[in-house]
Amino acid sequence: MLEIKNLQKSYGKGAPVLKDLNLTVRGEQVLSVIGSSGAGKSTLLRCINRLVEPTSGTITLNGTDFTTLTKKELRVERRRIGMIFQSFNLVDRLTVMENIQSGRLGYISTWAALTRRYPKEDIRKAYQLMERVGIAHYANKRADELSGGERQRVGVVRALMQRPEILLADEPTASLDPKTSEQIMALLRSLAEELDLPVIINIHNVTEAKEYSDRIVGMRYGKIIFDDLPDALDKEQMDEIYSGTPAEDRQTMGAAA
Ligand SMILES: Nc1ncnc2c1ncn2[C@@H]1O[C@H](COP(=O)(O)OP(=O)(O)OP(=O)(O)O)[C@@H](O)[C@H]1O
Repeated sequence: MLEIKNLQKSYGKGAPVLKDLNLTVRGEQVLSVIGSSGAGKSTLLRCINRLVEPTSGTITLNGTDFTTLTKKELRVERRRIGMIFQSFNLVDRLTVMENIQSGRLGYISTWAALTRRYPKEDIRKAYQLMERVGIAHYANKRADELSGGERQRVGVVRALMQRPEILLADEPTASLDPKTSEQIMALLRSLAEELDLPVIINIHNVTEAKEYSDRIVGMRYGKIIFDDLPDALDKEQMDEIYSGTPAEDRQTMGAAA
Protein backbone atom coordinates (compact mmCIF):
# COMPACT_ATOMS: atom_id res chain seq x y z
CA MET A 1 0.00 0.00 0.00
CA LEU A 2 1.19 3.50 -0.83
CA GLU A 3 0.06 6.20 1.51
CA ILE A 4 0.79 9.85 0.84
CA LYS A 5 -0.13 12.19 3.67
CA ASN A 6 -0.11 15.98 3.75
CA LEU A 7 2.44 16.20 0.96
CA GLN A 8 3.73 19.69 0.21
CA LYS A 9 6.30 20.67 -2.36
CA SER A 10 7.73 24.08 -3.15
CA TYR A 11 10.64 24.55 -5.52
CA GLY A 12 13.06 26.95 -3.84
CA LYS A 13 11.19 29.93 -2.43
CA GLY A 14 8.34 29.57 -4.95
CA ALA A 15 4.67 29.01 -4.12
CA PRO A 16 3.78 25.39 -3.30
CA VAL A 17 3.14 23.25 -6.36
CA LEU A 18 1.76 20.40 -4.20
CA LYS A 19 -0.58 21.58 -1.47
CA ASP A 20 -1.31 19.29 1.42
CA LEU A 21 -1.96 16.36 -0.88
CA ASN A 22 -3.34 13.04 0.38
CA LEU A 23 -3.55 9.84 -1.66
CA THR A 24 -3.78 6.14 -0.82
CA VAL A 25 -3.16 3.42 -3.39
CA ARG A 26 -4.05 -0.12 -2.40
CA GLY A 27 -3.52 -3.43 -4.15
CA GLU A 28 -3.36 -4.00 -7.83
CA GLN A 29 -4.77 -1.17 -9.88
CA VAL A 30 -3.87 1.25 -12.59
CA LEU A 31 -4.29 4.77 -11.34
CA SER A 32 -3.96 7.58 -13.86
CA VAL A 33 -3.18 11.12 -12.81
CA ILE A 34 -4.54 13.79 -15.14
CA GLY A 35 -4.50 17.59 -15.05
CA SER A 36 -3.32 20.67 -16.92
CA SER A 37 0.29 21.35 -17.67
CA GLY A 38 1.85 22.59 -14.44
CA ALA A 39 -0.78 20.96 -12.20
CA GLY A 40 2.00 19.06 -10.40
CA LYS A 41 1.58 15.54 -11.82
CA SER A 42 5.28 14.92 -12.49
CA THR A 43 6.25 16.53 -9.21
CA LEU A 44 3.88 14.18 -7.37
CA LEU A 45 5.29 11.09 -9.08
CA ARG A 46 8.87 12.19 -8.54
CA CYS A 47 8.29 12.96 -4.88
CA ILE A 48 7.25 9.34 -4.36
CA ASN A 49 10.75 8.03 -5.12
CA ARG A 50 12.40 11.29 -4.10
CA LEU A 51 13.77 12.18 -7.50
CA VAL A 52 12.22 15.41 -6.25
CA GLU A 53 12.57 16.09 -2.51
CA PRO A 54 9.21 16.69 -0.79
CA THR A 55 9.07 19.84 1.35
CA SER A 56 6.90 18.16 3.99
CA GLY A 57 4.49 15.29 4.53
CA THR A 58 4.97 11.52 4.51
CA ILE A 59 5.09 8.93 1.74
CA THR A 60 4.83 5.38 3.05
CA LEU A 61 5.25 2.31 0.84
CA ASN A 62 4.28 -0.94 2.55
CA GLY A 63 5.37 0.37 5.93
CA THR A 64 8.50 2.33 4.92
CA ASP A 65 8.34 6.10 5.14
CA PHE A 66 10.43 7.19 2.18
CA THR A 67 10.59 10.83 3.29
CA THR A 68 12.77 10.05 6.31
CA LEU A 69 15.27 7.75 4.61
CA THR A 70 18.91 8.84 4.52
CA LYS A 71 20.57 9.11 1.10
CA LYS A 72 22.25 5.73 1.69
CA GLU A 73 19.02 4.03 2.75
CA LEU A 74 17.21 5.60 -0.18
CA ARG A 75 19.65 4.03 -2.67
CA VAL A 76 18.59 0.61 -1.41
CA GLU A 77 14.89 1.23 -0.83
CA ARG A 78 14.34 3.03 -4.13
CA ARG A 79 14.66 -0.32 -5.92
CA ARG A 80 11.21 -1.11 -4.57
CA ILE A 81 9.78 1.59 -6.83
CA GLY A 82 10.02 1.04 -10.59
CA MET A 83 9.97 4.07 -12.87
CA ILE A 84 9.14 4.42 -16.54
CA PHE A 85 9.96 7.65 -18.36
CA GLN A 86 8.52 9.52 -21.34
CA SER A 87 11.94 9.64 -23.01
CA PHE A 88 12.64 6.00 -22.08
CA ASN A 89 16.02 6.88 -20.47
CA LEU A 90 17.89 4.04 -22.16
CA VAL A 91 21.62 4.04 -22.88
CA ASP A 92 21.62 4.14 -26.68
CA ARG A 93 24.95 2.42 -27.29
CA LEU A 94 24.13 -0.51 -25.00
CA THR A 95 22.15 -3.57 -26.03
CA VAL A 96 18.63 -4.28 -24.92
CA MET A 97 19.90 -6.92 -22.49
CA GLU A 98 22.50 -4.53 -21.03
CA ASN A 99 19.88 -1.83 -20.57
CA ILE A 100 17.54 -4.30 -18.94
CA GLN A 101 20.18 -5.63 -16.60
CA SER A 102 20.87 -2.08 -15.44
CA GLY A 103 17.57 -2.50 -13.58
CA ARG A 104 19.46 -4.95 -11.39
CA LEU A 105 22.27 -2.52 -10.60
CA GLY A 106 22.59 -2.29 -6.89
CA TYR A 107 21.58 -5.94 -6.58
CA ILE A 108 24.65 -7.36 -8.33
CA SER A 109 28.30 -6.40 -7.82
CA THR A 110 29.79 -3.54 -9.84
CA TRP A 111 32.35 -6.00 -11.21
CA ALA A 112 29.64 -8.36 -12.47
CA ALA A 113 27.84 -5.41 -14.06
CA LEU A 114 30.98 -4.00 -15.70
CA THR A 115 32.02 -7.34 -17.12
CA ARG A 116 28.43 -8.14 -18.10
CA ARG A 117 28.52 -11.31 -15.99
CA TYR A 118 24.92 -11.29 -15.01
CA PRO A 119 23.64 -13.96 -12.65
CA LYS A 120 21.88 -16.82 -14.49
CA GLU A 121 18.66 -16.10 -12.65
CA ASP A 122 18.73 -12.47 -13.86
CA ILE A 123 19.21 -13.58 -17.46
CA ARG A 124 16.37 -16.06 -17.15
CA LYS A 125 14.13 -13.41 -15.64
CA ALA A 126 15.07 -10.90 -18.34
CA TYR A 127 14.19 -13.36 -21.13
CA GLN A 128 10.93 -14.24 -19.42
CA LEU A 129 9.95 -10.56 -19.21
CA MET A 130 11.23 -9.74 -22.70
CA GLU A 131 9.16 -12.57 -24.09
CA ARG A 132 6.16 -11.34 -22.16
CA VAL A 133 6.39 -7.88 -23.73
CA GLY A 134 7.46 -9.13 -27.17
CA ILE A 135 11.08 -8.00 -27.43
CA ALA A 136 13.07 -11.21 -26.72
CA HIS A 137 14.38 -11.31 -30.30
CA TYR A 138 15.97 -7.89 -29.75
CA ALA A 139 18.06 -8.90 -26.73
CA ASN A 140 21.38 -8.22 -28.48
CA LYS A 141 20.30 -5.23 -30.53
CA ARG A 142 21.50 -1.76 -29.61
CA ALA A 143 18.82 0.34 -27.92
CA ASP A 144 19.11 3.09 -30.54
CA GLU A 145 18.09 0.64 -33.27
CA LEU A 146 14.63 0.19 -31.79
CA SER A 147 11.37 2.05 -32.43
CA GLY A 148 9.79 4.17 -29.71
CA GLY A 149 7.31 1.47 -28.72
CA GLU A 150 10.07 -1.12 -28.51
CA ARG A 151 12.23 1.22 -26.47
CA GLN A 152 9.41 1.77 -24.02
CA ARG A 153 8.99 -2.00 -23.68
CA VAL A 154 12.67 -2.15 -22.74
CA GLY A 155 11.97 0.56 -20.17
CA VAL A 156 9.12 -1.49 -18.76
CA VAL A 157 11.22 -4.66 -18.52
CA ARG A 158 14.10 -2.75 -16.92
CA ALA A 159 11.75 -1.40 -14.26
CA LEU A 160 10.26 -4.86 -13.65
CA MET A 161 13.73 -6.38 -13.23
CA GLN A 162 13.90 -4.50 -9.93
CA ARG A 163 10.96 -6.61 -8.75
CA PRO A 164 9.25 -3.38 -7.69
CA GLU A 165 6.34 -3.09 -5.30
CA ILE A 166 4.90 -0.24 -7.32
CA LEU A 167 5.45 1.14 -10.81
CA LEU A 168 5.45 4.85 -11.60
CA ALA A 169 5.07 5.90 -15.22
CA ASP A 170 5.74 9.55 -16.05
CA GLU A 171 3.94 10.24 -19.35
CA PRO A 172 4.98 6.82 -20.70
CA THR A 173 3.16 7.24 -24.01
CA ALA A 174 3.71 10.94 -24.75
CA SER A 175 6.50 10.23 -27.28
CA LEU A 176 4.60 7.48 -29.08
CA ASP A 177 2.16 7.38 -31.99
CA PRO A 178 -1.51 6.77 -31.05
CA LYS A 179 -1.54 3.05 -31.85
CA THR A 180 1.71 2.29 -30.04
CA SER A 181 0.55 4.44 -27.17
CA GLU A 182 -2.57 2.29 -26.76
CA GLN A 183 -0.45 -0.86 -26.90
CA ILE A 184 1.79 0.37 -24.10
CA MET A 185 -1.20 1.37 -21.98
CA ALA A 186 -2.79 -2.05 -22.55
CA LEU A 187 0.51 -3.69 -21.62
CA LEU A 188 0.79 -1.71 -18.38
CA ARG A 189 -2.76 -2.61 -17.52
CA SER A 190 -2.29 -6.34 -18.05
CA LEU A 191 1.06 -6.36 -16.23
CA ALA A 192 -0.54 -4.63 -13.24
CA GLU A 193 -3.05 -7.44 -13.05
CA GLU A 194 -0.67 -10.33 -13.76
CA LEU A 195 1.99 -9.15 -11.33
CA ASP A 196 -0.37 -7.76 -8.70
CA LEU A 197 1.44 -4.49 -9.12
CA PRO A 198 -0.02 -1.03 -8.54
CA VAL A 199 0.83 1.31 -11.42
CA ILE A 200 0.54 5.09 -11.24
CA ILE A 201 0.53 6.79 -14.61
CA ASN A 202 0.88 10.48 -15.25
CA ILE A 203 -0.90 11.01 -18.54
CA HIS A 204 -2.33 13.79 -20.75
CA ASN A 205 -4.51 11.58 -22.94
CA VAL A 206 -7.79 11.45 -21.02
CA THR A 207 -9.42 8.97 -23.42
CA GLU A 208 -6.61 6.49 -22.81
CA ALA A 209 -6.64 7.21 -19.10
CA LYS A 210 -10.34 6.36 -18.99
CA GLU A 211 -9.96 3.24 -21.05
CA TYR A 212 -6.99 1.67 -19.31
CA SER A 213 -7.30 2.77 -15.69
CA ASP A 214 -9.19 1.47 -12.70
CA ARG A 215 -9.08 4.84 -11.02
CA ILE A 216 -8.50 8.43 -12.08
CA VAL A 217 -7.07 11.21 -10.00
CA GLY A 218 -7.57 14.72 -11.35
CA MET A 219 -5.17 17.42 -10.17
CA ARG A 220 -5.59 21.15 -10.36
CA TYR A 221 -2.58 23.21 -9.39
CA GLY A 222 -1.24 21.15 -6.55
CA LYS A 223 -4.49 19.66 -5.29
CA ILE A 224 -6.46 16.54 -6.00
CA ILE A 225 -9.95 17.65 -6.96
CA PHE A 226 -11.19 14.38 -8.48
CA ASP A 227 -10.57 10.81 -7.33
CA ASP A 228 -12.98 8.21 -8.66
CA LEU A 229 -13.73 5.50 -11.20
CA PRO A 230 -13.13 6.42 -14.85
CA ASP A 231 -16.86 6.35 -15.59
CA ALA A 232 -17.46 9.07 -13.02
CA LEU A 233 -15.32 11.51 -15.00
CA ASP A 234 -17.88 13.54 -16.92
CA LYS A 235 -17.69 16.85 -18.79
CA GLU A 236 -18.40 18.90 -15.69
CA GLN A 237 -15.58 17.21 -13.79
CA MET A 238 -13.25 17.66 -16.75
CA ASP A 239 -14.04 21.39 -16.94
CA GLU A 240 -13.27 21.66 -13.26
CA ILE A 241 -9.94 19.86 -13.60
CA TYR A 242 -8.79 21.74 -16.68
CA SER A 243 -9.95 25.26 -15.76
CA GLY A 244 -8.09 27.99 -13.94
CA THR A 245 -4.47 29.02 -13.74
CA PRO A 246 -1.97 28.70 -10.89
CA ALA A 247 -2.40 32.43 -10.13
CA GLU A 248 -6.19 32.16 -10.00
CA ASP A 249 -5.95 29.16 -7.72
CA ARG A 250 -3.67 31.10 -5.38
CA GLN A 251 -6.21 33.94 -5.26
CA THR A 252 -9.05 31.51 -4.54
CA MET A 253 -7.00 29.99 -1.76
CA GLY A 254 -6.23 33.43 -0.40
CA ALA A 255 -9.92 34.40 -0.47
CA ALA A 256 -10.87 31.19 1.28
CA ALA A 257 -8.26 31.68 3.99
N1 LIG B 1 12.77 21.82 -11.10
C1 LIG B 1 11.84 22.75 -10.97
N2 LIG B 1 12.16 23.96 -10.48
C2 LIG B 1 11.23 24.92 -10.31
N3 LIG B 1 9.92 24.76 -10.62
C3 LIG B 1 9.55 23.57 -11.11
C4 LIG B 1 10.48 22.50 -11.32
N4 LIG B 1 9.82 21.44 -11.81
C5 LIG B 1 8.52 21.82 -11.92
N5 LIG B 1 8.37 23.10 -11.50
C6 LIG B 1 7.10 23.84 -11.45
O1 LIG B 1 6.18 23.09 -10.68
C7 LIG B 1 4.86 23.17 -11.23
C8 LIG B 1 4.35 21.77 -11.48
O2 LIG B 1 5.15 21.18 -12.50
P1 LIG B 1 4.98 19.67 -12.93
O3 LIG B 1 6.00 19.40 -13.99
O4 LIG B 1 4.96 18.80 -11.76
O5 LIG B 1 3.53 19.69 -13.58
P2 LIG B 1 2.84 18.67 -14.55
O6 LIG B 1 1.42 18.61 -14.14
O7 LIG B 1 3.59 17.38 -14.57
O8 LIG B 1 3.00 19.41 -15.94
P3 LIG B 1 3.20 18.78 -17.40
O9 LIG B 1 1.94 18.04 -17.70
O10 LIG B 1 3.39 19.97 -18.29
O11 LIG B 1 4.41 17.90 -17.35
C9 LIG B 1 4.99 24.03 -12.48
O12 LIG B 1 4.60 25.35 -12.14
C10 LIG B 1 6.46 23.99 -12.81
O13 LIG B 1 6.87 25.16 -13.46
